[in-house]
Amino acid sequence: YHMKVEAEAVQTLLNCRDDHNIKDFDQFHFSPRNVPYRHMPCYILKMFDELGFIRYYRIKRTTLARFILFVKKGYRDAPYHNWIHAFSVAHFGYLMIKNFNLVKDGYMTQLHALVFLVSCLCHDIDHRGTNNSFQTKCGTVLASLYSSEGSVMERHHLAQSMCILNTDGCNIFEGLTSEEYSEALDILRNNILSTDLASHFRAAENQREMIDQGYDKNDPKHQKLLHAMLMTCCDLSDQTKHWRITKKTAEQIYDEFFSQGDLEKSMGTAPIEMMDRERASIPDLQVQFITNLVLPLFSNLAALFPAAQILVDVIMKNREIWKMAKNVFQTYSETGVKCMDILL
Ligand SMILES: Cc1nc2ccc(C(=O)N[C@]34C[C@H]5C[C@H](C[C@H](C5)C3)C4)cc2n2c(-c3ccccc3Cl)nnc12
Ligand SMILES: [Mg+2]
Ligand SMILES: [Zn+2]
Repeated sequence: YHMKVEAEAVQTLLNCRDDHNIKDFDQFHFSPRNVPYRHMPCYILKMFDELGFIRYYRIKRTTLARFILFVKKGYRDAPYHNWIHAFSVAHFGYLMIKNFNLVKDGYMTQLHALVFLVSCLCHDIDHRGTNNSFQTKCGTVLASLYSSEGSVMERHHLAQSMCILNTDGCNIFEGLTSEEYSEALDILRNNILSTDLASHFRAAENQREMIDQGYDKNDPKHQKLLHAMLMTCCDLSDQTKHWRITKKTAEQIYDEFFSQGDLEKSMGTAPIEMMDRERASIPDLQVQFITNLVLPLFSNLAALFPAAQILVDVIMKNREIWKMAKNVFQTYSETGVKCMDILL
């Protein structure tokens, strides 16, 4: 099916100015989820502009506007894996490029940074609110296409992104030379595939070693590991925000997980505990997730970029609140009240 984006929507986006003078937009404590939904495409345009990508790669503004609207349209209305998630992931990518001076300090070329921002925006396109193991278990169409290589959903997000780039008037990379173009697609592929958490677990050890050895800006292996690490940081960036955001994100994620669990039960298969609303304890699961994944990841980031230490501090504080919530949940769950509303 062919998604249509009305010409007037493109025009409206082009006419938008950032007169929605949101302050602290370029600070780590800023929460992109507080940007009004209807202003999000405009802020994406602003980020591309501010990072100099439009000038540097002679991107036509109409092409970028149409591309942004096609990507937005490519997201479904899932509880968590929707356009707002894509916007918040892209915003964190923008924050890192800007606040860690990734290009100025030689961690990335301008091209890598452009593709990094595009990867963030596109990394979950057409997500259905179910994960890779669900695709394989239920033999979905996507599984038949990609399960032999693994990272089923991520390969689909990549394919959808390529499809949009190949749509008339949407190819924001058309101004690149042919070698820049093939490098861009190669980085887009690695970046989107690296958002599969299962592959992050495998790479995490190498990322730690890379940082202990000292990051080598000219080592292609180091560059690839860094891109993968930064992509996962963006994907999990809600964990670096105020507790209200972290709590709301957990509600949305477990809304998706539990719906998948219900679906698996109705199909006669038993869901894993994290997806079973009868068995899952969200505070316990979140303390584990933060301890085993989020904290090691952002500690690695802070080892490379000391400015990220404030993010580690916020993550630790949020974990303390989940630990307190564990006790609150325990007391209430005896009385049968088992919902997130108890949490402050
Ligand atoms: C707050 C929070 N909690 C999360 C708790 C759990 C998992 C999760 O997929 N766990 C795993 C645990 C093992 C090894 C692999 C494959 C499967 C088996 C399932 C991962 C993700 C969570 N997550 C994400 C997120 C990031 C990337 C993709 C999808 C999502 Cl949902 N973003 N934020 C959160
Ligand atoms: Mg994903
Ligand atoms: Zn994501």
